[in-house]
Order: sequence, then structure tokens, then C-alpha cells
Amino acid sequence: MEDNTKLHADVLVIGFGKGGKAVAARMGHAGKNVVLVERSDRMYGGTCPNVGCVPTKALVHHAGKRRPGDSAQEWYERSVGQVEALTSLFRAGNYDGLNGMDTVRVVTGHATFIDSHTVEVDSEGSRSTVSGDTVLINTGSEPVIPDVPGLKDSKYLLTSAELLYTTVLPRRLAIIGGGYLGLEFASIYRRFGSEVTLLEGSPRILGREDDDIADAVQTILTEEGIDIVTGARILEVRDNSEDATVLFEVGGDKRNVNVDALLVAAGRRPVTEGLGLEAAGVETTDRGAVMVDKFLRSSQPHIFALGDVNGGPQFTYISLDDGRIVLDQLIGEGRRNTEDRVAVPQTLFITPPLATVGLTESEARRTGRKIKIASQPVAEIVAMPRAYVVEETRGMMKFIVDVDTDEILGAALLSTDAQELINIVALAMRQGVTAAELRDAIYTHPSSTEAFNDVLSTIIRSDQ
Ligand SMILES: Cc1cc2nc3c(=O)[nH]c(=O)nc-3n(C[C@H](O)[C@H](O)[C@H](O)COP(=O)(O)OP(=O)(O)OC[C@H]3O[C@@H](n4cnc5c(N)ncnc54)[C@H](O)[C@@H]3O)c2cc1C
Ligand SMILES: NC(=O)c1ccc[n+]([C@@H]2O[C@H](COP(=O)([O-])OP(=O)(O)OC[C@H]3O[C@@H](n4cnc5c(N)ncnc54)[C@H](O)[C@@H]3O)[C@@H](O)[C@H]2O)c1
Repeated sequence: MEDNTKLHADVLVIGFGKGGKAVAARMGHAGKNVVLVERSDRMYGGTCPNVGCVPTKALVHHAGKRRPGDSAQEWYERSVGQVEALTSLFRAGNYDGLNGMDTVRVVTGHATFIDSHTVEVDSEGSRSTVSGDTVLINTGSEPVIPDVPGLKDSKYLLTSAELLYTTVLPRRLAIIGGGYLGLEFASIYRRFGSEVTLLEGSPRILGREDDDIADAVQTILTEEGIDIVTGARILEVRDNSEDATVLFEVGGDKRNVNVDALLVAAGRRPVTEGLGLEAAGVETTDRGAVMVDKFLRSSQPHIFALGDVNGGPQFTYISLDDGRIVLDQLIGEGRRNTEDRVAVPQTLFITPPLATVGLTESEARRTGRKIKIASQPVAEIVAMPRAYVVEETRGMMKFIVDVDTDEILGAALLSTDAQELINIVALAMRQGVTAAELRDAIYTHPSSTEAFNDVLSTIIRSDQ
């Protein structure tokens, strides 16, 4: 069916991601005419509120509340329902928040460039075009399915988005990949009651972290009952009538595990296929990301790329910051850029969470600086009774500090409240607050921040 609707916008946004929607709202408020095209009515607001951060963290919360006597299946089904209600609310809020503005229109359909200013929008067979003076590509990323015989065609294979909508708790779940996504899902589903086998190809999980931190995480997850197999080479997936068999090899030994569901968590690649970037003259990197400069302009100066699609770190707050950079180009001073970013924190939402910022100990050593390490197990931090109050004394805290300048170079906090604490450390690092100043600051009681009073006084290694 043809639809001859032709729309023109000052700003055309392709994809309802975090950065694009922030720019759309701001430009709309500034009186600019904005059209945002989103391919799915299940995705208003993008990955994060629909199938990413929000539902997964809500499941962390619900899984953690299950008591031993609660039926695993009933608890899971109820939790999935509650999470779905939450994401529906956020989805509607995202749609209304933008489409409710006089200056912004949300169009539902798949956008494909037909020239450098125009996209064709395909909405269930009907076609229209939208052109824009400025165009923002904000199409996100999608899961990579490793090339393993039988995997792609297995009827037990699920992406993270598909697993989130499953109302039957898998009794046995295998996860391919031990990165952020794999570890979070392993932790969530184990706590709901699944038997979880996590298969990581590298010699250990959390390859970027120091050994002591990765070991502490692995110990916690293993004690929760997750079977973590590192150095696993997956050979084949075979579908049986009732389940699937995953065959893999570890150190020359062939092993297998039978499962009811198989989650692929082996990384995500930018969504650029099918976008018609050639027609727009937009260049991509060899990894399929839109190639951008530090101001996020593509090879076509009026086309920007924000969020996962530009190949940068895959976090919602990075997409949001990409939005700030683009806004500064469109209506600001044009100076803000990706090189301004310092001390960007991240959190792995297992229980307790692992939050990190800056350099690891091994990275700091490689810089040639003299460093000292302040570290304590959470259970031994006298200044942090909160860990005992909330009955979560597992984990450790670690700071990497420059011996000569007392500059905080990095931190890894595996602890209750770490997702909040890390933002304080990151702010301190950005503002040049020294380790001694962070150590000797006044904090409320009983809080987790108080731990800094103790941990930063506990130097376990120093180069001097
Ligand atoms: C399970 C999971 C958990 C995560 N947890 C966290 C977390 O706790 N914290 C965190 O910071 N990050 C987390 N992330 C990462 C985070 O969700 C992403 O980095 C972020 O959402 C990327 O946003 P974006 O702006 O790039 O685009 P997205 O939010 O991915 O939006 C892109 C949109 O574009 C649409 N689209 C694609 N192609 C087209 C087209 N041709 N036409 C029209 N529309 C199109 C898509 O449907 C989608 O809605 C998680 C990711 C996953 C998968
Ligand atoms: N809390 C958060 O902020 C959060 C949570 C989930 C996801 N995310 C984002 O989503 C992105 C994608 O997450 P991810 O964990 O899928 O990707 P990732 O790249 O972080 O991890 C993928 C893991 O899979 C392993 N792997 C790859 N192929 C494999 C194979 N064939 N067999 C076994 N192991 C294999 C890799 O060695 C790696 O450890 C991340 O970059 C992250 O930024 C963020």
C-alpha cells in the first residue's frame, strides 16, 4: 500500500534511543519542528526502558525478594507481569512525552535512507517519506549470535529481550557469554530458582578487571550456585524433543549440558544494516558502526550518530551524553565532545553490585606511575555498619591511588550500594579531590559511603 505522506522536519531522529529522544525534546521545546521515527510500538523510549536496564534491574529487585518457601514459577511469573506493567508505563510516558508536544511528531515504522536528507518509512506495508535538515541516527545495537553449528536454528535460543518476556521460568538455563549481560542474567535467573550454566570463551570472566576483583565476583556467583565455565569453546547445539544439548570443550575435555533455554549474551553490534547508509553517503567502520568524529558528526556533516550505533561504550548514560554533545553542536557553543569524558563509571548489577571507574591496578601499573592500593573486604570495614544492617557483607572495595600526587586513579567497589557510591568516587576524580580528602570527609551514618573513611586508610600495597 502506498501512502504519499511527505513530512519535512528541522530535525529528523531515526530510532527512539536515549540521546535522540533527549535532543528531540530539547529541540522541540526550542520551537524546532522534529520528527522521530521508531520502528516498533513496543520500543518507544528505546532499549533501556523496554528491554534493557529498567526491566533487568527490576528483575534483580524481584528475584532478590523471593523467599525460600515461595514457588519459583509463581514468583517468576508474577515478577515478569509486574515488570511488564512498569515498562508499559514508561513506554507510554516516553511516547506521550514527545508526541504530546506541538512541535514533535513520533512516526512508527522502519526508516531507510533514500538520500542524505530523506528516509522512507515503512509502517506495516504503507510507505511515507520524511526529510530533515539535520538527521540523527540513534538506532542502537542488537545481539551477536556466534557462529556455532545448530545455535541460530535452535528453538531454545533466546535473546535477552525474548527471555524477559518469557513467563515460564527455565528450569535449566545456559548462557553464552560472561560479560555484563551474561553475568546479570545468570545472577537474576539463579535467584529466581533456575539452574544456570554460564559458558565464557575467555580464560576468566570480567577480563578487564584485576584478578582479585574478578575472583571475588566469581566466588560470590559460584556460591550462589551458578556453574561458571571459563575457557569454554562451544562446539554445537543440538535440539532434542524436550530440551537442547550444548556441547562444548574446556582445556581439551569435551563436555555437554542439557538445558530448557539458551541465552546468547556474546556482545551487541550496532544496528546499521537495512538503514540504507550507502544512499545517504554515510560511512561505517569495519565493525559496522556509523563512523563519527569527536562531535558525533558522520561523514555527512548534517548527519549525527548517537548511542550504541556509533560504536562507543554501550551504556544509556553515554547515549544521553552523546545527546548533550549534539545539542551543543545544534544550539550551543559547539565545543563539547567525546574527549571531554573523564572518570566514566559503570555498574554490573549482580548482588551485590560491582561498580568501577578509572584505571584497574594492572592498567595503572602499565602507566609507569608509582601507585598504592587501598583495599578491604566489606565484612571487615568497621566504619560501614550498614553492610551488617542490610545483611549484605559480601564483597570488597579497592582504590588505586598515585603515590606522588595522592590522585585517585581508579576504584572497584563490590558492595551493597556500589551503584551509588561509584558516582561519588567518579565526581571526586573529575574534581581532583585527593584520596586523603575523600578519606577524611564527613559522611552520614549509617551509610555505605562511610566505608571510604576506613578503606582509604587501609593501604595493602605501595610502590614507595
Ligand atoms: C539487557 C540489557 C541490559 C542493559 N542494562 C544496562 C544498564 O543497566 N545500564 C546502562 O547504562 N546500560 C545498560 N544496557 C545498555 C543500554 O541499554 C544501551 O546502551 C542503550 O539503551 C543504547 O541506547 P541508544 O540510544 O543507542 O539506542 P536504543 O535505546 O537501543 O534505541 C534504538 C531504537 O532504534 C530503533 N530502530 C532501529 N533501527 C531503526 C530503523 N531503521 N528505523 C526506525 N527505528 C529504528 C529500535 O527499535 C530502538 O528502539 C543494557 C542493555 C541490555 C540489552
Ligand atoms: N549494567 C550495565 O550497564 C549493562 C548490563 C547489560 C548490558 N550492558 C551493555 O550491553 C553490552 C552487551 O553486553 P554483553 O555482555 O552481551 O557483551 P560483552 O561484549 O560485554 O560480553 C560478551 C562476552 O561474551 C563472551 N563471548 C563472545 N563470544 C563467545 C562465544 N562464542 N562463547 C563464549 N563466550 C563468548 C566474550 O568473551 C565476553 O566476555 C555491553 O557492552 C554493556 O555495555 C550494560
